Parts: sequence; C-alpha cells; structure tokens
Amino acid sequence: MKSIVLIPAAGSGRRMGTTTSKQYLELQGKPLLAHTIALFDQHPQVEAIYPIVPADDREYCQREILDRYQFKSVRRLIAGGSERQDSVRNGLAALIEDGYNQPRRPILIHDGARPLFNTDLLAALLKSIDANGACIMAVPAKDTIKQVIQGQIVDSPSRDQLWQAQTPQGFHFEILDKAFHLQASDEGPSTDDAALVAAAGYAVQVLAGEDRNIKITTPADLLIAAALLDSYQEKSA
Ligand SMILES: Nc1ccn([C@@H]2O[C@H](COP(=O)(O)OP(=O)(O)OP(=O)(O)O)[C@@H](O)[C@H]2O)c(=O)n1
Ligand SMILES: C[C@](O)(CO)[C@H](O)COP(=O)(O)O
Repeated sequence: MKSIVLIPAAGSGRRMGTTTSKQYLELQGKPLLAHTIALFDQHPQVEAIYPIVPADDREYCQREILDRYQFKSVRRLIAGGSERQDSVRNGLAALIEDGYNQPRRPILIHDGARPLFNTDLLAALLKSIDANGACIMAVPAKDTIKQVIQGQIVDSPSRDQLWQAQTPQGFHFEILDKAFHLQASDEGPSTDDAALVAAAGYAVQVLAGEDRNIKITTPADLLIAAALLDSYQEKSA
C-alpha cells in the first residue's frame, strides 16, 4: 500500500523572526514549502500529499504554491491548528474523511520546514514502517547536550544514547490514530509525533538519516540550506 504524506507547515516561524512566514521564504527563488512538497510529489511510493497550512493562508497557498508549481500528488490543503500536534491531528481527520484510514496504511509526517530530506532513504523508512509499525529518521547527536534549568547545568547525559529526531516520521494509520486518541489531556503538546506514539506504549524504530536534513528554524539555517541545495544541484548537473 502506498504512503500518504502529511506536511505540517502551519507554524508562525517565531524563531526565524521574519515578517514573511518562514514556509514562504524563498530558497533559490522558490518558496521553502514548495521545495518540501516537491520532494514527495509523484514519488512512486507516495499516493497523496496533504500540506497543512495556517487557516488564513489557504487561498495564498493555493495560488502561490499549488497553482504555481502544479504538483500532481497534492490532494488538498488542510487548515492547521495552534500547536504542531493540532495541525497533525487536523491532517489525520482529513485522512479519515478521504478514506485513507486502512489500519496498516503508512502515514508519513514531514515538516514543511525540512526541504533537504534525501528521498533515496524513503524505501528503507517505509520498509521499517511496514515491519514495525513506527519508524522515524534521526541522526546521532554531535554536540554534548546539557539539561539547563535557570542558567545552570543540571544534567549532562551521555552522548552515546542521544539522537536528534528528524522527519519524516512514519506510522501505520491505526497506531498514529490511537496515539492521538490516547494523549492525556493534562500533557503539554509534544514537539514530535514519535513522542506521542511512544507515550501510547508503542516501540518506535529509529533509522539513521543524514545531517543535510536540517529544519529551517533560524536565519542561519536558511543560509546553510541555500549552500546545501547549491552543492547538491552542482553534483547532479
Ligand atoms: N501550529 C503549528 C506549529 C508548527 N507547525 C509546523 O511544524 C514544523 C516544525 O515546527 P517549527 O520548525 O518549530 O516551526 P514553527 O512553529 O513555525 O517555528 P517557531 O517554533 O520558531 O515558531 C514546521 O514545518 C511548522 O510549520 C504546524 O504545522 N503547526
Ligand atoms: C518533529 C521535529 O522536526 C523533530 O525534530 C521537531 O520536533 C519539530 O519542531 P520543533 O518545535 O522545532 O521541535
């Protein structure tokens, strides 16, 4: 069964600090979100793509992203929510409405802000989702991570076991749906979907990804992404 891709892109880009929302900032003359959708568009293992955007931006996104770049696999735009997980929840509701809720249907969730994922890794990710029900891309932490409270180090966990979560994160529909239903109402929002799925009691596999799959969060990331895109395009020319 082919996968469905939810692309949460309904954030406000607070850490980017620009007046234009970060998902519309241009990289090599093309909006960031258009780069990300293009990664999955017409991929042989992808059935449909659902970009999730701020409710008030739907007309803009239809015109400036979907109509302009003529993506073939985008099924429709979904309105996002106030937290990332609210946006993903709205995406899940759309999958049910559109009949993509078969229990073992692979659902991939990929940040709109990660335009540099190497889709050569998709086959391995989908194989693991098929076998295990839940798998995410991640890279081993390169820096030493400190837990800091009020400006003071309270813990220095061993780097050996620390990984940085990336997206895509993929799950069988029934696992993701159950995890969202089971989420305790007193829990704060989680910043990724794997945390919700693990909290629901499922084992989540980790597949080693690549450093290039950065999340565009601050202005420096945009410069790095432009340099990375240039270098990959030079190599493939
Ligand atoms: N309510 C939200 C918040 C975030 N996202 C998306 O989730 C991804 C990862 O979030 P992040 O990089 O933190 O984006 P922002 O929330 O926009 O950034 P910031 O936290 O700096 O405001 C992004 O593609 C973002 O658009 C979303 O769909 N809905
Ligand atoms: C899902 C994620 O990309 C994993 O690194 C990330 O957690 C999403 O957003 P964040 O709010 O910037 O952590």
